[in-house]
Amino acid sequence: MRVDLGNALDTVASPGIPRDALDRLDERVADAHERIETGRENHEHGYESLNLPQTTDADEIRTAVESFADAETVLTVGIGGSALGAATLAHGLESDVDAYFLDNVDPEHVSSLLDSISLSDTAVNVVSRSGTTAETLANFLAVRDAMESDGVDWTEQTFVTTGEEGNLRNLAERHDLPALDVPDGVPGRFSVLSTVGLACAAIQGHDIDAVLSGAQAEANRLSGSLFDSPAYAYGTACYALDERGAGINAMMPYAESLETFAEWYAQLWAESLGKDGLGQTPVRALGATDQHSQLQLYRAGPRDKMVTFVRPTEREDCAIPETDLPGLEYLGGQNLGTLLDAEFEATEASLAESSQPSVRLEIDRVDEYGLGELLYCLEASCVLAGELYNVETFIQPAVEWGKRAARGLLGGGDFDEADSVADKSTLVIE
Ligand SMILES: O=P(O)(O)OC[C@H]1O[C@H](O)[C@H](O)[C@@H](O)[C@@H]1O
Repeated sequence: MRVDLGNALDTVASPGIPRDALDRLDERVADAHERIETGRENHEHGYESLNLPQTTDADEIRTAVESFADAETVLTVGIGGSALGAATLAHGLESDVDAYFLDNVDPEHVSSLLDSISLSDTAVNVVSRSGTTAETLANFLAVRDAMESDGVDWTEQTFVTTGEEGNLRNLAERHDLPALDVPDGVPGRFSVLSTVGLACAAIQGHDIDAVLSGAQAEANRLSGSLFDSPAYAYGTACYALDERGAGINAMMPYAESLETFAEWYAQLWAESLGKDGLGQTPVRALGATDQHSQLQLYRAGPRDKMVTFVRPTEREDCAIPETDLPGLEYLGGQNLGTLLDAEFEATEASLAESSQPSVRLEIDRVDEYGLGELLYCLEASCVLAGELYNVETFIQPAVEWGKRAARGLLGGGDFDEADSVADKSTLVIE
């Protein structure tokens, strides 16, 4: 894949990165790369994620799910890093097997989804690294109950993906459910290239070896210089722009199939880098749709943001029929893809013309290989950025705080955090 930083330079944009600042940062990239390589070699927590293209056993995943070969639907029950990677692949790639995700615990949504799918034809994958996440376990109990109500033997159609211990591991052992292990040292938001992200893809019939090959190709390009590594180039550019005031990063893929990828990216960027008063705020956008809702702000609003464009350079196309409708002749006979490309070029130029910074990431196609490249590239970018910010990339104490508070409120234990809920101030106007 390719990264183009041209529209992030200070010759185009404000904030923008001076070319010599990139050269200076390259020395820090060399140090960061050494740190990352040491972490990978020693299988340190988090850094181990960048070894997944080599360590993930695709055969093990295929074997674990082979009893679900006839499933017409795969339902993943998980949240955050235990859902978004699989969802990115499922929504990025076409399959005859439908994929659904239960992450939120909105009761109306859960009930309506469970009413709308044929549970007897559904493989259920319950995913939780910790095995204790309340939303996931509650949703699983709802799914199990719905299956029992429909006379479906849930134990025949459920498998779990989890860590060594926890409620989910106990459940798997008690009911002899097939279980895949979440690899050690891999936080949820970095786990798409493992059992966590790939089991659903395998059930959907996707070529998970190709996903890993694409990722490996990007791994091979990590080097001591940002000028040789798209991943490091992107991570450095985001850091450098943030330092100069672009505290918001709008992820704007130009492919409908990458809409969920932007959600995955938002978790990766926010949870990994949002620490010690630092980090960019990720925003999700979609080209060309959000040209018609957000672009006004991106071009003419405060100079506090950058846009990350992601573009596949090839895609299946769809012809726009010829027309004699007055004024529309220029569209007739073209392709929708040509129109989308023109929209992309115009938006990128529109930002540059008003000196708003953007970075372009390109893959050849939204296919297994291209997604593997893209996902790995952004994970490595994020790890590199974490080194430049000097934050603890692989922890998320602020999220854990909220989890404890919610659990305390529900009577799931004695947690001081729950007391803060009573201390909240209000100013209600009716
Ligand atoms: O996989 P689980 O342990 O269920 O965790 C699911 C999610 O929980 C929390 O919200 C964490 O901040 C996320 O990083 C994690 O992905």
